[in-house]
Amino acid sequence: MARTNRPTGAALLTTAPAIEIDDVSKSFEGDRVLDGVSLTVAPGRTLVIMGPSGVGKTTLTRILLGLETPDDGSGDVTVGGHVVHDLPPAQLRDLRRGIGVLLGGTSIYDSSVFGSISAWANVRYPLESRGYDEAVIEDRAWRRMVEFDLADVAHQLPGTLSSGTRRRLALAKSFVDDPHLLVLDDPGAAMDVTNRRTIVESIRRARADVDATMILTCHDIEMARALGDDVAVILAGRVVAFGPTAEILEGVVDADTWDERFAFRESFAQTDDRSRSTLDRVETARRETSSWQWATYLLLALMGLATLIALLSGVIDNVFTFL
Ligand SMILES: Nc1ncnc2c1ncn2[C@@H]1O[C@H](COP(=O)(O)OP(=O)(O)OP(=O)(O)O)[C@@H](O)[C@H]1O
Repeated sequence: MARTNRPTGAALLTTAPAIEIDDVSKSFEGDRVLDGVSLTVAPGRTLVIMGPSGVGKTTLTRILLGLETPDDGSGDVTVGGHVVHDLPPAQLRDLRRGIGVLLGGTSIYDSSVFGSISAWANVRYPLESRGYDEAVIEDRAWRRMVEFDLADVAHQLPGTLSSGTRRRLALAKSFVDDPHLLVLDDPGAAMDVTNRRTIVESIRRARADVDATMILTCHDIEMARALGDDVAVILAGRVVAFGPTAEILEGVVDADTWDERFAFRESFAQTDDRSRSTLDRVETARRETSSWQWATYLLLALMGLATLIALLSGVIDNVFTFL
């Protein structure tokens, strides 16, 4: 959808941008949290970043937003051709205007949830602060209120809402200015299954009418499948799997199958590149073994079927002979 009637600030993002994260490392007080992370997202696609708590997912999203800088001498993060940490402050602000953000369960920048004003006033706020016409504010803000199921609580203060509804309020604000990049950090955090499903549905609805690239972190396999075009798995600060969602999450349905598929990679992720190529060989062998197993099962099933048909035709012949 084309951006219209934007009254303030230069729009650095005028369409869904490509994202390139190239060999990015980040350390805090000598501890390396991200270790040579490289990922790419094509314009308009959704990348879901998964991994257990503390592996650096939030840190990566904060680098993407220019809230943290990569370590000296490590790589770059590029959004729509702009190297984020090289942008002067005014341009970084312009870039952020085109980004819808949910960090740590609430939005930041000019779209954070304010406790002292109603849900409706909260959703209107980013548009008001940017000086849009009243008709545009009403139209866009109400559309997001409906998409995120907030119409019934429009006049309530955020503090009186359930945590699931507050999360949807924060998300509605992230989407309200039709962003070209969405960075949503763990939108399902601390939510039960029902709330997570409602959140997924709302994001899907809102996502359908923005021309945006989306990066989303989560722990939830169902959410990743529902929203992700691609999935990256981070363990110990390294990307250990990256590709189309169906391929990366093939056969993963719960914590056990997750562990079976990815947990063994953690020890490799903590070691060197030689081990990582071993890791890839192990994974390829695992897949090939799995294909051979299926081929063997199919052959046995066909042989069983052929034997059954032979037996049955023998029985039928005997019946005809008897008659
Ligand atoms: N500003 C900071 N100063 C020091 N350590 C930090 C800082 N920010 C993050 N860390 C550390 O970096 C590590 C990765 O944190 P991060 O929040 O990126 O993980 P995560 O994968 O997003 O976890 P979760 O899934 O629980 O949100 C943690 O050990 C955290 O304590």
